[in-house]
Amino acid sequence: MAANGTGNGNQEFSFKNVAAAGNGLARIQTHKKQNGICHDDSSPPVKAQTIDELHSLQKKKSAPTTPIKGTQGAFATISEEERQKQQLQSISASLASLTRETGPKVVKGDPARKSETPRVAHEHHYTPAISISDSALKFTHILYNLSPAELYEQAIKYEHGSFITSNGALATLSGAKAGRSPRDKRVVRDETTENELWWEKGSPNIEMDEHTFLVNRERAVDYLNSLDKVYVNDQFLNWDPEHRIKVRIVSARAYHSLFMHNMCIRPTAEELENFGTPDFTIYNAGQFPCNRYTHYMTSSTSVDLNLARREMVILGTQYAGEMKKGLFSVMHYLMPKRQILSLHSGCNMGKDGDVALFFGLSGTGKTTLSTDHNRYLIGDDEHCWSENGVSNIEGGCYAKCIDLSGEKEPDIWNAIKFGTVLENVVFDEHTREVDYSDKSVTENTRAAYPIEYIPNAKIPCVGPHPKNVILLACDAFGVLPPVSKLSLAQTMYHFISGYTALVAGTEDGIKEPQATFSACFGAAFIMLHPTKYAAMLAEKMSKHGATGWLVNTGWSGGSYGSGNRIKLAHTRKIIDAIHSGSLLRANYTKTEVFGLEIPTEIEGVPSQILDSMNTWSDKNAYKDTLLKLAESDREKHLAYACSRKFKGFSLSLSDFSQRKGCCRNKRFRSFCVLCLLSN
Ligand SMILES: Nc1ncnc2c1ncn2[C@@H]1O[C@H](COP(=O)(O)OP(=O)(O)O)[C@@H](O)[C@H]1O
Ligand SMILES: C=C(OP(=O)(O)O)C(=O)O
Ligand SMILES: [Ca+2]
Ligand SMILES: [Mn+2]
Repeated sequence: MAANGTGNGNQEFSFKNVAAAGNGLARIQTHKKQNGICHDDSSPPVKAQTIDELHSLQKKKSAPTTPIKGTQGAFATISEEERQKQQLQSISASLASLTRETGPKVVKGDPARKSETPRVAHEHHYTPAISISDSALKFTHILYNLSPAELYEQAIKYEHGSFITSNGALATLSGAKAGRSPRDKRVVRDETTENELWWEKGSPNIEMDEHTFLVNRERAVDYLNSLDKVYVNDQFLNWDPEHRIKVRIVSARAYHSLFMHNMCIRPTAEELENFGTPDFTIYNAGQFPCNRYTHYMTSSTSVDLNLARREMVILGTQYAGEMKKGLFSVMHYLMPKRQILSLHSGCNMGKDGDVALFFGLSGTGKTTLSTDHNRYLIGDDEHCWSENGVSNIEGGCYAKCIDLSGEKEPDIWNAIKFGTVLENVVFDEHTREVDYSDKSVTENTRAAYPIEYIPNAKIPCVGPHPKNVILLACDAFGVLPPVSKLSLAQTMYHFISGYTALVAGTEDGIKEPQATFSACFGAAFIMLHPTKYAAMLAEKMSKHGATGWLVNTGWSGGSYGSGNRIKLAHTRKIIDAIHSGSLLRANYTKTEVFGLEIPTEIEGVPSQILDSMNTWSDKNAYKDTLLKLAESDREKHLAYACSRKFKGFSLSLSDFSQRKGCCRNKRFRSFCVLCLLSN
């Protein structure tokens, strides 16, 4: 029991005994000063009398990077105290129950650090004099826009499964869900959205009523207020200053707060001082399930969007991608209202200012191919195309990291460092080295990092009008050529059809690549009818003279299971040739069925792979597979044509580009792909 005991039964052993025996280590000699005081080294002593004082020296008050101005024009700014009060009032209002008190008593700071809270707590609380529920008696502690370092400490202290990996990233687990849950997404259908949104078959918008939304909202808010503390992030979306959106994210996990810190645009200290009321709020109560007795609920997960209230509620899933893609859906509603096209695309820019867009469903290569050491990165996933050019919606990137390697993807590899959130990866328990090939938790392992972690990021993340529009299709059938040049009509056709494969993991329940048709290469996130976005794209592409390309980043030489995925190195060479303009000047031949223009030669790519037919050993199997794909494609388009005549007919690509057989029925015109092209 004794502190100096050896614990092995040898009660005799101690350093004293060794020294006394005269055969141990020599005594340490210290310099004796004249006054007789010993010093064990020569460095000056710390300026503290007590341990507490020493600790208080360690931290200094953080000051805003931009000094806050004393006056703003003719108006004097409000006092610091008043500003703090307004900020707390705004947070309290966000967390208010809609059926009981006006808002919880909120206090900034960590409840674990008792000394920090009472003073503020006493000054600001916003409940009526008489509390009518127990929840009104407690404080809600707010951890407001914490820094990555603070969030690391919170995660490691309080969240199971949080670790620092050897590269400095924060490894976390997202729980039972490691991908999005599109079948659990609900959108409030009211008088406005009834007419504005796309509700028909094929739409991602599954309706819920306002009342049910409020039931779920109350559930989330009550859950959040029942906790010791909640995280609040106030941030921005969209680098175009004219169309910037203020978002507030209320969440229960440091992981979620750090994820959104990385993914949304980070305000400067001054911007935060003047943040005011958010334009949109997320309530992420992902640890808590929804109640399946509630109307419209078909599982324990619910991701609910209310455009009128400008709110989103998350219950029953901790997958962080729901927040980022939820906000993307909101932008797909708000931006087109302002004649701005929202794009599910990556975006980069060459040294001469040539901009390329990379459209693609999850896992098709937007992040991988827009992150290019020879070009400036504008963004990897969500953009706007307005009269001013392109702007990134986000402030960070979200890279898939299954089989990530430093050789193949150096910039993404190096971005995984302190501040980066690493989701669901497996690492060595001792060295903390990540094994990127390990799929034990999920195939959808991810890294979320601020965009400036990519050395050649273009900050601010805006650029001129695109020159190339690249449609990435991860073809699980293995019949699409690695690259083809598209006419404007073909670009629209493929944009609306959105043929690609859903890759494993990104959506709940997907275990292997599965063919899908995802309108606008992001049907899960669009809010309006696909032709609305397509019409805007066609208009912008023709106005700015952009060229469309279809790039297959999926299989070749056979379908998934028998063929192989096209080598990333080859795809990169293809993309290089698009950027440089050399592919535009190449010689082309036409393929059967889809009538795609394929180049005969590309530097650095074996010519025999450019026509996918050559890569298949069984030519009949190739033809059958190609026809099967074309047939499904046609069926998809029939759903978007205004003419009822098309029922039972088949529509080929040449009909499409000649708009043959279109009835031009006024009532359906705005939803018709054929009418669209005749405008
Ligand atoms: N030929 C290829 N082109 C692009 N990506 C490829 C290719 N072959 C394999 N990959 C892998 O596919 C994944 C693409 O994912 P990512 O770029 O994150 O897609 P997205 O950003 O569109 O969701 C990466 O893991 C990448 O390494
Ligand atoms: C985050 C997602 O998308 P992406 O793979 O396109 O980044 C997602 O689909 O959940
Ligand atoms: Ca028509
Ligand atoms: Mn991506």
